[in-house]
Amino acid sequence: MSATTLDHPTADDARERSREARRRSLVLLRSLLHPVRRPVWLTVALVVGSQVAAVSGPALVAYGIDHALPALVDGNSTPVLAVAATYLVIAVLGGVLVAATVRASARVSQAILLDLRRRVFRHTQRLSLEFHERYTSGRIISRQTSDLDAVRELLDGGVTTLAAGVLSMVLTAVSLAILDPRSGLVLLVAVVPGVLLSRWFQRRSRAQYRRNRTAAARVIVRFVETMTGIRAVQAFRREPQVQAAYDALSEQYRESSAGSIRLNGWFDSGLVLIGNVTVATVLLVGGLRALEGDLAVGVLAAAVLYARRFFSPLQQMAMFYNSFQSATAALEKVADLLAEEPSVPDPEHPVRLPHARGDVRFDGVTFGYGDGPTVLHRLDLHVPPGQTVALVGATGAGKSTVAKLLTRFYDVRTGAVTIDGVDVRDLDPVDLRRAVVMVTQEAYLFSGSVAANIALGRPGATRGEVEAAARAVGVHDLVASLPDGYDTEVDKRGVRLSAGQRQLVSFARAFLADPALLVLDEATSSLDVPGELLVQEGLGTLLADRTAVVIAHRLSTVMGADRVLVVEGGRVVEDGSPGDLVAAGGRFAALHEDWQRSLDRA
Ligand SMILES: Nc1ncnc2c1ncn2[C@@H]1O[C@H](COP(=O)(O)OP(=O)(O)OP(=O)(O)O)[C@@H](O)[C@H]1O
Repeated sequence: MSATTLDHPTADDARERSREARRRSLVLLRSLLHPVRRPVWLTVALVVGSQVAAVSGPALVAYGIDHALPALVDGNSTPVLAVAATYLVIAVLGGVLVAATVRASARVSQAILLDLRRRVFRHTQRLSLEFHERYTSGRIISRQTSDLDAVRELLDGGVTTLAAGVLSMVLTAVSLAILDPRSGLVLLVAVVPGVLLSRWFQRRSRAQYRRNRTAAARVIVRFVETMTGIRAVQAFRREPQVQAAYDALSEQYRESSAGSIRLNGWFDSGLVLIGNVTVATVLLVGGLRALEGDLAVGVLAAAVLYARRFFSPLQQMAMFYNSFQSATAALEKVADLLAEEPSVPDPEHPVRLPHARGDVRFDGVTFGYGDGPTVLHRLDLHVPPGQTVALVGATGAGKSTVAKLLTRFYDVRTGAVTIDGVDVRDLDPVDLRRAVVMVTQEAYLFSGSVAANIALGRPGATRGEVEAAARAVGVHDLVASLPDGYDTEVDKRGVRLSAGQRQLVSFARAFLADPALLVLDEATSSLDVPGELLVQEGLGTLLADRTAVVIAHRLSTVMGADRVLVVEGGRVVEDGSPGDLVAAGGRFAALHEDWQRSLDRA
């Protein structure tokens, strides 16, 4: 995919969609908060407690100056000691409450993140193949990494900082208004430019952050795409172009990040200015009144302290406002992913089929990918149990599509695919997976031992069963010759098996699974002759005694099949035993002749 398919609303209904996205992310947030609601309330209580403790400091100072100090001058030291002791206790209590807040909020945030991370994985894994072919791996990686990171950043202190900041401002303003309403009035006036500046920053920051995130996502997507397609990049010597494109995207990202740093700089300077002017005004107005004996000095000192306190959280809040922005955007994207429904839904009333025989039918099947053109046109097909059918035909004819419908990676548009008379859409998913096994061309091996890879076919299989399966398809000697035999690791750090060897391991896996219907996409890669023979023999064992549909790429496989279907433009144009079709002199006969000739030449 190209970077232009990033999640941008571009249509007219963008506003409606963003409202919907916000609603979805709120629902998600609620469902994430629900299990941790008690620690959340505890955190709220702790934040309130610590802010009340903090705001009582200046009031104590006022009392100390105006009442305790005069008393001390008069020889009574008790009030001074009492004020000092109270100040100390409140300061210690405030510190303890802050520490407890950090602990409680960390517990909440970690629990939420764990929940979210698991949900994203579980859900992405559950989504149908259709989704995975549409949603690029780069985007999924972004959801699972940078988006979850953005949410983490906010949860790890961001939320409490925002809440504590708002609370601190409210409590400070209220305390000042109670202590000295006129100074409170000065603060109220100062709030106006503060609000204007914040609104300006909010608007600019939102747009800026969106640019930042898009730029960051483009860099990640380009990186993942390049590395995923590194073979093609190197084979076609595309490195300079790819590097140039990546450099340009990185430069855009740098520029956009610099933009947000500049914006923050303006905002911070503006805030400091407003804060200082406010303190100066409170001091000036209060000082004049104090001179006239209209205001106690202690109250003036407290008013100045409150005025200083008032604007100080704004700076930090602005910093977290940015992560708040990115976290809400990230949460919307994650919620969007979690709202994706599998296009191949599990049946509501699953039909059990524990012992399938492998009787397969396509009844008037019409199919196309998504809203795309029709790929299969009213296909009717009956494969009786035990038959081996070879699908042949030109590239793009629809052979893999037939295979994907059999395994129910996709659902038909009209008609039905049935196994033993049961529509695959109604079949219990567990029974379907047991009854139908697909062996793909690439023969994917997971990191782990050879034995574990074969045992995937039947979880819980004993080592003896794994070995028996390996022997059956003729891969035992090969596995036994590996450094650690069946325990040899086959991931990137372990032994690298060749394509043919991987194919054989995947045959053993399928043999162990022992499905009623085997769907096999035969590897196109040509193997050396001994390897070829081994694979042919393995294949023979694997196909025996079960229904098999093979997308055949080798003449030997086709000629060994019970029946050949020639697919062309999504239709079966020839159907018969290989011998009959050769004799009939149609398309298959021509194909057979070409094949034979290329083999003779080899
Ligand atoms: N995921 C997909 N999304 C959209 N169209 C697809 C998708 N996969 C295949 N098609 C289209 O469906 C048609 C049939 O493709 P299919 O893969 O079934 O052909 P095939 O006969 O298996 O070809 P090959 O031998 O090259 O594997 C082609 O026109 C192809 O472009």
